[in-house]
Amino acid sequence: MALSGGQNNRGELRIHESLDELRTDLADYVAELSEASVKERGVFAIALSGGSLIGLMGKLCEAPYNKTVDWSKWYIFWADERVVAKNHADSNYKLAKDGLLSKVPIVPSHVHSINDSVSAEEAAEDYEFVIRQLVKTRVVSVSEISDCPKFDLILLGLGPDGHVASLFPNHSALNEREEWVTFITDSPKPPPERITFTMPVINSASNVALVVTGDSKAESAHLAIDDVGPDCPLIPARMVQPAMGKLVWFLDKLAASKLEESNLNK
Ligand SMILES: O=C1O[C@H](COP(=O)(O)O)[C@@H](O)[C@H](O)[C@H]1O
Repeated sequence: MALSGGQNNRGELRIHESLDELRTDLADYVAELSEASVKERGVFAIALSGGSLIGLMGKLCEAPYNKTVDWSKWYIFWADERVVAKNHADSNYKLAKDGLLSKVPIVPSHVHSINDSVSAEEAAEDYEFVIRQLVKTRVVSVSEISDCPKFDLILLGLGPDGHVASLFPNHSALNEREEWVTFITDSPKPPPERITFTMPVINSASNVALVVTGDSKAESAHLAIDDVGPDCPLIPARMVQPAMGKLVWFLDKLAASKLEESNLNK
């Protein structure tokens, strides 16, 4: 149950009194989208991020979700990944495997992680190739208005600098319009080598959720959500605007603490 928030032109805001409430709401949201997608398409193509998100998804491994979700229909992708070995502490795959995927009956062949034995550039190319094959077989839908894949759900975190996936402020990757997956070798946040979905892919999804907690994210949440003027920096999170899809923000009180009053009490 959201404490407050509502719909503005930046999507639906769900602001939670406690992390526990946020975790429950997030689990309900993912479970509902999974059910709807399996009913409509027979599968659920979900892209994860790393960072704090995975811990906040933990309730999905508990009752009732662990029994009610049709895990066999899930296809897992990563919106961004660090180019490190899969058993490295920085790996987003390892984070998700340890915190979520190993605790529910996901089909191993449905887990699409990156090739960790090649360069960042090759890993991005490989990953895009894999997604292209799955678009051909309609495991992943295709957008009606771009040639991009249309994931059923992309889950994103928000960095204190406003980054989403591995799209960082003022980085050229942010303006990539041709590729579905791109790479960077100079991430301002370690580790430096990463692959990431591009903004057109994020904005082609059926559903995008931004999960934001803690006071270190309050300023970037404000810049991403509020009606700030043209003089404010355009941070990557503000560029998340699904063309045909639905954007939902999951915030705790601390992350929402700098939002304009008009966004708090709807
Ligand atoms: O480096 C990354 O950071 C962001 C944000 O992480 P958080 O711990 O501040 O929530 C994350 O969404 C991204 O996937 C990750 O690679």
